[in-house]
Amino acid sequence: TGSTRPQRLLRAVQKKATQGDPQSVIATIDHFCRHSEWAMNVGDEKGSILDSVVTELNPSSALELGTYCGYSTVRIARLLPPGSKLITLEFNPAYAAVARQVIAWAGLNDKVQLVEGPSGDLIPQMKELFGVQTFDFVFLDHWKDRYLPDTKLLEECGLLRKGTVLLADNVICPGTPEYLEYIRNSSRYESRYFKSHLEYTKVEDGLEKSVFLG
Ligand SMILES: O=C(NC/C=C/[C@H]1OC[C@H](O)[C@@H]1O)c1cc([N+](=O)[O-])cc(O)c1O
Ligand SMILES: [Mg+2]
Repeated sequence: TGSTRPQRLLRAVQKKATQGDPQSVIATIDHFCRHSEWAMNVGDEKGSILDSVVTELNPSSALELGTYCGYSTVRIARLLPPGSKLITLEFNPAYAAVARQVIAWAGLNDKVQLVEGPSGDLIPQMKELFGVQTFDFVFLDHWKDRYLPDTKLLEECGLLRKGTVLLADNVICPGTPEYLEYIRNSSRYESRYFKSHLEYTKVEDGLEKSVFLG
């Protein structure tokens, strides 16, 4: 039994990226995905949009749904101010194991808490388990049919506040039609679509940025 793609991605990071240097971890993963093996990281083009949203918001508490190999975890955490925290949820133990090592290589362990398990079970436990009041920022990048139920769960659990920003990956490809329908028609959100491309390809994709109005 050989290695998996996430394991090969991790090996590239440990071989080529500088420890403690998030930018070199990001560049190494992007190079690996462009020149060796495509992988479902948000990528450099959509990643720049993610960076600008995070930088503008400067969140103290952030949530990521769908860690995968930790690429967007590193992108977000490297921009967070001291004392802030990014909680990232990953269902797949093999992905989580790789992501922990990518995050550690980037030197971002003090800003990131990776939690393994189904988002639908973990979201209602955020307050009691992690002392979270509300999130300033949420990045949705997990199973596309979980975006809508998990958004409704975040509302019901009182984890969103007036001004919380939700940023959703893949709203065109693979697509999240039910989520887009809900969020764009809800009077409780102000949404904007950022047109881009599916990571490392010329296929159209984009990010939907939605501000919760309370
Ligand atoms: O399924 C995608 N993401 C959800 C990942 C789902 C799996 O990883 C996290 C979760 O535990 C599950 O095992 C995805 C798929 C494509 N794609 O082109 O197929 C592109 C992307 O950016 C994506 O986030
Ligand atoms: Mg994605």
